[in-house]
Amino acid sequence: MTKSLQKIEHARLQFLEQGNMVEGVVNVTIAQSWQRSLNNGINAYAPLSTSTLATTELEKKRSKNHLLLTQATPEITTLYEQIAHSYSMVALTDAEGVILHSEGQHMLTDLAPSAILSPGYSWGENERGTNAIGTAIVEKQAVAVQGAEHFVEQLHGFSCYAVPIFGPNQQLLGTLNVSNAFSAHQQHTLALVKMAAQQIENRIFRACHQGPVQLHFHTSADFVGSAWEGMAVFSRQGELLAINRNGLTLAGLDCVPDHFEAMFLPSFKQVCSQAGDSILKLSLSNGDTIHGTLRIESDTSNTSPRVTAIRSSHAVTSNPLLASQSNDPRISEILAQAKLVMNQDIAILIQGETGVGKELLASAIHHSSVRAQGPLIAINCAALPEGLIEAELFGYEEGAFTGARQKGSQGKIEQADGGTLFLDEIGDMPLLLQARLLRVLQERSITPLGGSKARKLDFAVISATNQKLQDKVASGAFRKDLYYRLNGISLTLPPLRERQDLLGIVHHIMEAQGAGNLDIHDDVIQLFRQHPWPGNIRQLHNVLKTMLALAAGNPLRRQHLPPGFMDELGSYAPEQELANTTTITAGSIDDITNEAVKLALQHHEGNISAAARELGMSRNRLYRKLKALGLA
Ligand SMILES: Nc1ncnc2c1ncn2[C@@H]1O[C@H](COP(=O)(O)OP(=O)(O)OP(=O)(O)O)[C@@H](O)[C@H]1O
Repeated sequence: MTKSLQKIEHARLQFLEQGNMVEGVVNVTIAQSWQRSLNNGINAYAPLSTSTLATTELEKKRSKNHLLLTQATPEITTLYEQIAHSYSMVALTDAEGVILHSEGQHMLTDLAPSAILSPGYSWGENERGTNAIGTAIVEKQAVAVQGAEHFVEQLHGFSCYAVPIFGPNQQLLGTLNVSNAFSAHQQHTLALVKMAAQQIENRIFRACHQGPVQLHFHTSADFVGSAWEGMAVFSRQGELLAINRNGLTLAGLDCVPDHFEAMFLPSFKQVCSQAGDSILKLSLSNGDTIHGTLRIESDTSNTSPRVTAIRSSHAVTSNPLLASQSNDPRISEILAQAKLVMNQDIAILIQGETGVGKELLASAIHHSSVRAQGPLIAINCAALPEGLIEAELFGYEEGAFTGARQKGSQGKIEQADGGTLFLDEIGDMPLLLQARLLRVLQERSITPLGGSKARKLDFAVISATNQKLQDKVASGAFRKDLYYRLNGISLTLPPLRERQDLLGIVHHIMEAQGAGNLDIHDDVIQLFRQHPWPGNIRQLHNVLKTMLALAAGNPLRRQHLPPGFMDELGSYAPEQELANTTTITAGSIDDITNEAVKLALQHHEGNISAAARELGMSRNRLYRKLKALGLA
């Protein structure tokens, strides 16, 4: 034991046994925390409890903190690579000190029970005494707690470093923590954790605050663009929409001003005229100089859509599908792939059963791509009015038809210029039109009906289907060349019964229905987990909506489930079989769906609309299903 460690150990014993603090051995933060721990009645010698939150509670917390989790995950991976040695772990906690996500905890299990290092364990100072996470939360600042500085003796083998993470409105969101074996601690760890926490804060700020005028600044020109820069977002009139914590400190502000001119001396108009990538000098009202870059997005409100290089990550994080990315590994993988290809001019084909969220994924991809400012034009290839399909898709020139709209009309494909063309239910695209569509996709230009001149277009293509396109290609119902053109990458969304983030989805839907705080009884969740969900998330939406109406503001219980739900469950979803979803084969899923269709029809005495509603299918799709079953 080094001399200073012995001193700390001695000071701690003296504090615990005699109640006096030896001066100059531990810093004020630790000394005050020891006092609080004592006042809170923490037993310094008893082993820590190993109980963690129940899985459902942890899932609830993770969904509640989805913005923090999504923005922190890449930084945690980088941080872990930076500090990786045999005895370290990284943990992200919420504002109460509960671990939401951790990496590397298995490295420390010879020092402590694995439960206390795992997601769901709470490190609140009032429960565990002085520790980096809990104390950083109380102090709202970075804290290092090494060896015997921990109040509880069991933790003396650790050195821990925690940094609080604040949200876009300066509210505490959680902490980022690194724990090492005390024998392996390194000088620079706290600096690395601070840097990663800052990067997370910046990501969250950017995700929440998109604005037409963005200022990045620092007192030193070298730090503009670094993790430590100030960021401020203004309206086109110069009103301050948001500013990050660094920005407030760098500009020497105690409170958030409401206008650019309350922060800086030059007029807003003057500074806007110099916007661009070069570094500007701005004078603060106290005479100090600030260096910064000002970017202004083009005003798209009255002009035709354009392609912009500014990423709208707000759409990513506020989108329920993307929000659930870290709770289901298959979804995370799909999103990671989508992010890699979305700005590369690669056509994306989204596959999956009805109601799994294909359209939502397409919209999320568009809104987080460089074309986010451009239009997202969706074409439902199964519902195009026959006879008008060509005109609808490709447009027509003035005089192309007699009657109708004499002036000509822009087709849907042309409307997607500068944005994304989303071809929904592409499997239903009539064969005759497939060749024409292929030409447009190859040439990225269009000649409207009755026109002679081709117009150049620039758009991304996403298509979606719940049919097996390859089978359609094999049977000649879908062109092979078009299939390959659309399938730059194929993303297959899993059905709801196979998703591990069911609870997170339930939570999002409840929130969207304004019932985020309402409890759901565990046996309902249990039944949800066992249900085959032939209509997937759309069906879950409908079931929850019905339950909310029946429960009239009370917690959701089994008796609020719609009758069809139990029928489906009872007839083909025995608990044992469905508990292990991996045993469901593609064939049996079809059987399940067919059974569900028959039951729903019986239940509603042949009323197609009511059956479709219960199944969470469109009427069109139900008709098709009935046809396939020989029932229509
Ligand atoms: N992760 C999610 N969280 C909450 N709601 C979701 C999620 N994913 C999808 N939804 C909702 O489920 C419903 C069905 O989604 P969507 O229309 O995207 O499915 P789809 O796969 O395109 O269906 P179809 O093949 O029938 O057109 C929508 O109301 C959508 O908002």
